[in-house]
Amino acid sequence: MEGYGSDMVISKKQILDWCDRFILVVEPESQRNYTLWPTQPPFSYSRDILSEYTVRCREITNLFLKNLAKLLSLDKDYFINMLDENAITHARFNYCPHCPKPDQVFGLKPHSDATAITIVFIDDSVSGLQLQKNSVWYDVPIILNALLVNMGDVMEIMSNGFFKSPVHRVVTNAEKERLSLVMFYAMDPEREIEPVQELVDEKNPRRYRKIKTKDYIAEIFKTFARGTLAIDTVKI
Ligand SMILES: O=C(O)CCC(=O)C(=O)O
Ligand SMILES: [Fe+2]
Repeated sequence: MEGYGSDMVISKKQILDWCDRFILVVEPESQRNYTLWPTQPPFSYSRDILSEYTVRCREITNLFLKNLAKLLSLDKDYFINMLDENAITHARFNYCPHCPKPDQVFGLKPHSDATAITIVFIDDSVSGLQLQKNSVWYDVPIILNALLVNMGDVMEIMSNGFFKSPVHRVVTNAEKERLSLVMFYAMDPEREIEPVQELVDEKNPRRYRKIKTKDYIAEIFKTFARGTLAIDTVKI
């Protein structure tokens, strides 16, 4: 799914998120649809900037994937190889206008990402992103020029629960609008997500069932709209 949009509607009862999105496939390069890439100001040189940003973020992702594999005593390229040449990276621009009723609607409902890794370039003037830990919500601080690297459900499943994919949300703001740019690193849609064999034994039984990436992504859209978590649908 690419282009401009907003929250997906699956029921009339749903409270829609207060957020517009613009989504582009940035990797693999062969799957870019340049007709959707803006050409007008303020995006007049957006192609070059977004292309360079994609290359730089890929370096960060690979660095993380390498070190996460090492932490699990796997071959250092284990996760890098999982995100092969058919792995899909989406760039998503989130725009939350200022909201007259911030206590009644989210910028983004609570969710965890269906990705292996997510890199968020957070608005440097408005907070709003919050992480949940032990049922308490914590503000993610604004750190100038910092990127937030988040682990997604794929990493939780493949590590058989060793890593956790944090539940997070974005709250709205009565006075200010907010922008973020999010890079979503997912696997080849045809590839299966499942706990790494080496991490499963009698002491650590398999905690998640196998699911195809494209089916998991379909699941995340459904559960997101319902306000539930996709990862709960694959827990054993
Ligand atoms: O806007 C943010 O800070 C986070 C966005 C996010 O969680 C998402 O797009 O999945
Ligand atoms: Fe997210």
